[in-house]
Amino acid sequence: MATPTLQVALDLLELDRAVEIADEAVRGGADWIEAGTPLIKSEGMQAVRALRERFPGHEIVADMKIADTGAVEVEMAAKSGAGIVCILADADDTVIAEAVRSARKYGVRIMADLINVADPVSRSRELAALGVDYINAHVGIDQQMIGKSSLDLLRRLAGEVGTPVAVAGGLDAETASEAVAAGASIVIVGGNIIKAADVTGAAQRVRNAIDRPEIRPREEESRDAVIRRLFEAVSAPNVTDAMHRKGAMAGVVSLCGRKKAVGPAVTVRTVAGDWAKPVEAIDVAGPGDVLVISNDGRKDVAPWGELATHSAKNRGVAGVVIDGAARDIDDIREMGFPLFATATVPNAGDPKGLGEINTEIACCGQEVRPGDWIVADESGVVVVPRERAYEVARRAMEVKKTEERIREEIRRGKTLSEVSELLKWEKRR
Ligand SMILES: O=C([C@H](O)CO)[C@H](O)[C@H](O)COP(=O)(O)O
Repeated sequence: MATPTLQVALDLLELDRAVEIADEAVRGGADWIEAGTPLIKSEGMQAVRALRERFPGHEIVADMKIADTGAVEVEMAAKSGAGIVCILADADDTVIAEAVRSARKYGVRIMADLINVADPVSRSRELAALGVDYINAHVGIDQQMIGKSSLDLLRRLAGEVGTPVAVAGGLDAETASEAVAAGASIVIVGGNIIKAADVTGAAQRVRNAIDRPEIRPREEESRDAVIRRLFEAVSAPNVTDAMHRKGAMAGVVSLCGRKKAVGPAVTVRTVAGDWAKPVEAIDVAGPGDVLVISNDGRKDVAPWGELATHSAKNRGVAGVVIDGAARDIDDIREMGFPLFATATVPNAGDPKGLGEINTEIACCGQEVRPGDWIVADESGVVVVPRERAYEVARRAMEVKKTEERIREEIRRGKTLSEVSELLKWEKRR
């Protein structure tokens, strides 16, 4: 079998950065360079021209995701220097046929992108009959965030399709090995190369994995375990960024320094500092849960203190968040327990049993339901609706990765404004 091709997907908005990153990826062993769809939308065909000029010895792929006017769009990309042009596999046959005719005329090849195709095997056969040169088993970035896998799609095509198959969608060095073993001729990697601080190193790791595939048995991980692992690896700001700046509680701060709390919420509503329900909730909570207590924001009376913390710690509770005050902060800090509150006060309420456990509550401006995920660190507390927890955790990890490359570019001397091209992207009115 011929050595599989490594294609780096430049899914960026800024052409200068894309060229710099492509340069580093090529040094790491990337063969083909893809002007990604976001880059083409941001910079137009100039992106393809610039890559053609900078990398005369490399194949340039234009990820146009063509949906209509197949001939014209292929012509544009071909005349700008692309050798391969990507079309949506779901486009009408008339579009595919026109794209293929145009490709033959201009001496380029067509790659059909299976993103969102209902029956990928039959469609791949039809595409082959229409003259498409490559099939791309692609799971898009938004689809990846809800757990769809490009390897699963690739495996469905194995042995069914005669056309060379590419694979794209969230691949890294480990999954690139599996992709080659599953029959991919072209391995397309975006985020896991272009977002790395060391792009060359990241490309090299994928290159090695492709050239010497090594399959390690993977341990099955439950969804909740993935959510916890990802939330523990990111920050509360990464999480709000992933939620379009939503979910942050207002006015609540960490009282125990750099302690982080991650876990599903056990909610408590109490009244006037009554500490019965908060303390009973410790027995309701399982290890790894976070107690979220609403005391209606009252700062004059505390429903939580050192003895409750001691008990919660024994039970393995991951942290406590209070819309209101806590006390015994010096002792709690010494215990190293993650406690977040809006105030401190020495005064406790009486245990009368007012309030409820595990009902929907309002806490520091956010609605919290039992089982919603809490991510709390020194920046504050974020609540993630339970049905979106997996997706938000995946997106938060992407936010973190994107920042790694930006941080590296600032370290090399660019300003943040330059890296993000702030002036260009100011909202026009
Ligand atoms: O085609 C892509 C996506 O639709 C954005 O345009 C990506 O290039 C492709 O998914 C590869 O990128 P990663 O999934 O980040 O590896």
